[in-house]
Amino acid sequence: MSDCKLSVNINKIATLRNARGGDNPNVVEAAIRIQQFGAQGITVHPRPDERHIKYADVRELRPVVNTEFNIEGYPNEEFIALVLEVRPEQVTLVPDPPEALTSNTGWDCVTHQAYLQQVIARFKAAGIRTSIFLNAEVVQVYAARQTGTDRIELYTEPYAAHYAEDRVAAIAPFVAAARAAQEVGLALNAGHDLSLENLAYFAQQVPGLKEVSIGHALIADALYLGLEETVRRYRAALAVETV
Ligand SMILES: CC(=O)[C@@H](O)[C@H](O)COP(=O)(O)O
Ligand SMILES: NCC(=O)COP(=O)(O)O
Repeated sequence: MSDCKLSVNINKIATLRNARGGDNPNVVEAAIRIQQFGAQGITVHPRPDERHIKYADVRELRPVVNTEFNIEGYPNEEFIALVLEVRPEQVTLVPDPPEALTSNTGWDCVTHQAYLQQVIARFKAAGIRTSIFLNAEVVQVYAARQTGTDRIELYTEPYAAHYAEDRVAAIAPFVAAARAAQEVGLALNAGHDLSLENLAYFAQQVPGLKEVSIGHALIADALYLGLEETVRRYRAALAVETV
């Protein structure tokens, strides 16, 4: 049975709140309820323009996230200072340029190895678990190992995009990357565009999956199903026998 944890990304709750400039819906209340409904973590991705999660939200969320707090983002000095102040259980480094609409690729850990090594060392010295957002490429898994990171998070958009047409082909690079991660002792997360349609197969096929972070599809599903039923269904999708 997969023991993969569900971390709910609440960026889109903040997107809705920001549409009117007030505090409805309240992201702290949402995080409390999402955890009560069974989520095993809360993920946020503060972006430099604070288009959804604001730096102040991250500070306010810390005391109420009693599962696992995962902060994702590009590690500029402002982001690094925020993470070191808030001290989440996990920080996930993402190579987004500031103007990116959403995350659209993983790190090139060969080119950026020295930079990642020194950033990761700062977080690990503070006792914060690190993860690196990575394309499902075996060569990148081996390079990620050299950075000193604890985990990698596989960028699952290509899997999600090709799931409907050929899920066997879509999952193959993820299985290969997961096996490489096991071989070199890296723990494995995954995320981006995972959904109720494609999640169970991913959890079933990918060995050693520790955590998925899911936001966009999950919050969209909650519009129809409600947050409680939605979290229940995502947890159920993860409760599959692994191959
Ligand atoms: C790293 C990752 O895949 C997610 O954090 C994703 O980028 C969500 O960010 P947005 O909600 O800004 O699209
Ligand atoms: N790390 C991925 C994440 O947090 C959520 O991505 P998405 O489900 O919003 O695409």
